[in-house]
Amino acid sequence: MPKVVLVTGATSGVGRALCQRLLREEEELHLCLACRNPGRAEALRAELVAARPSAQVSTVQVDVSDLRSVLRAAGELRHRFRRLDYVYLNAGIMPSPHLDVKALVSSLFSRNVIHVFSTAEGLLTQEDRVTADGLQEVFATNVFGHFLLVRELEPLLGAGDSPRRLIWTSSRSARRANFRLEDVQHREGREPYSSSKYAVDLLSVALNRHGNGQGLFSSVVCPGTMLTNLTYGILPPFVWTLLMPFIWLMRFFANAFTLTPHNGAEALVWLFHQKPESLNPLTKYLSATTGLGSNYVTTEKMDLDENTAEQLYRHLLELERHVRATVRSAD
Ligand SMILES: NC(=O)C1=CN([C@@H]2O[C@H](COP(=O)(O)OP(=O)(O)OC[C@H]3O[C@@H](n4cnc5c(N)ncnc54)[C@H](OP(=O)(O)O)[C@@H]3O)[C@@H](O)[C@H]2O)C=CC1
Ligand SMILES: CC(C)=CCC[C@@H](C)[C@H]1CC[C@H]2C3=C(CC[C@]12C)[C@@]1(C)CCC(=O)[C@@H](C)[C@@H]1CC3
Repeated sequence: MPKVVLVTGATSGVGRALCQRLLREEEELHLCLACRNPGRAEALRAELVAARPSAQVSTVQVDVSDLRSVLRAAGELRHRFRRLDYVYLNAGIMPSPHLDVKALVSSLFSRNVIHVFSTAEGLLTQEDRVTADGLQEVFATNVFGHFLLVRELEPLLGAGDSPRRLIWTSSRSARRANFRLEDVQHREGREPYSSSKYAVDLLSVALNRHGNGQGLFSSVVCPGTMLTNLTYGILPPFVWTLLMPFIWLMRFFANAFTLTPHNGAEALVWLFHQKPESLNPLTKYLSATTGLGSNYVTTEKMDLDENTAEQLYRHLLELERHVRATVRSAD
């Protein structure tokens, strides 16, 4: 039986590289590309099948920031598949980023420079928006839409003969100080991206607590800093090109500059092969690249506690009840 792998945000960046690498490296696989843009999804499907004609690749349309779209897509997946072996919860946004150039320059002269360049701590703020469902867009996309998807896919992720896996694309920039249980959507702050990724880390811990007994295992990864549509929102491609000599030099000191989506996918591919029982639920798995361009996976203990993870989980369940009621009454 081929393993069934669902990937959100497969049309570009690390999601796309993950699909290419899995199909290149794995024999028996059914890959389902969960994408918001059907045209791009179909183009990617055609490209993947052209590269490997025996590959089984399908698509499903989903905008993870839109709750009705998530409910509809999950219904379609339940209809199509009897089980999902791996779900990569990868789609993510960082809208309207603002880089603090003064902080960037002063960080160059601080002892913290490697940490700052690996996490962007104190360098970036974003302008968030509100979705048609009334949620903060970064939270809706990076956290809640995926949470709802997992909840809706529970019948396909239940106990079976082999463990089921959730693999979240988090970030080294997830930071406790940017997250508050009183404001999980980060309505009030200017760092919704970091807050959303911290929420992802907490959620993964809670999902392990509730799912491991039924054979469901969750992990979080950071692909490292890559040049993708997400980072081209911070600095345009030509500026990145100008910065290249500096970045190549930085790579000898900071392993987080994976730069290409292929390199960034290292930890996502590595996790595919690991026995989930051997993984630590409190660890983040990081793609890393050496100065000479070799890829490897390293780890980081997450700065969180299980009590906060449980409280966030309960908060998300409550929000889920609320939005389901709203969707039902509007339909
Ligand atoms: N780039 C980096 O340096 C880092 C990225 N990450 C994380 O990696 C993940 C992938 O980002 P990356 O590859 O860099 O960025 P890209 O912008 O290249 O890819 C993002 C993907 O998510 C999809 N997407 C965005 N919003 C939605 C939505 N509402 N519904 C469905 N799909 C959506 C995009 O679809 P579409 O093609 O339609 O736009 C695209 O396929 C994100 O979670 C990001 O936070 C983590 C650390 C560093
Ligand atoms: C490299 C030089 C000389 C300049 C680039 C400065 C910034 C644009 C760059 C420094 C640290 C980077 C970074 C990210 C984006 C680009 C930077 C701010 C991320 C926030 C991208 C998304 C993530 O999830 C983080 C892990 C990255 C952390 C580092």
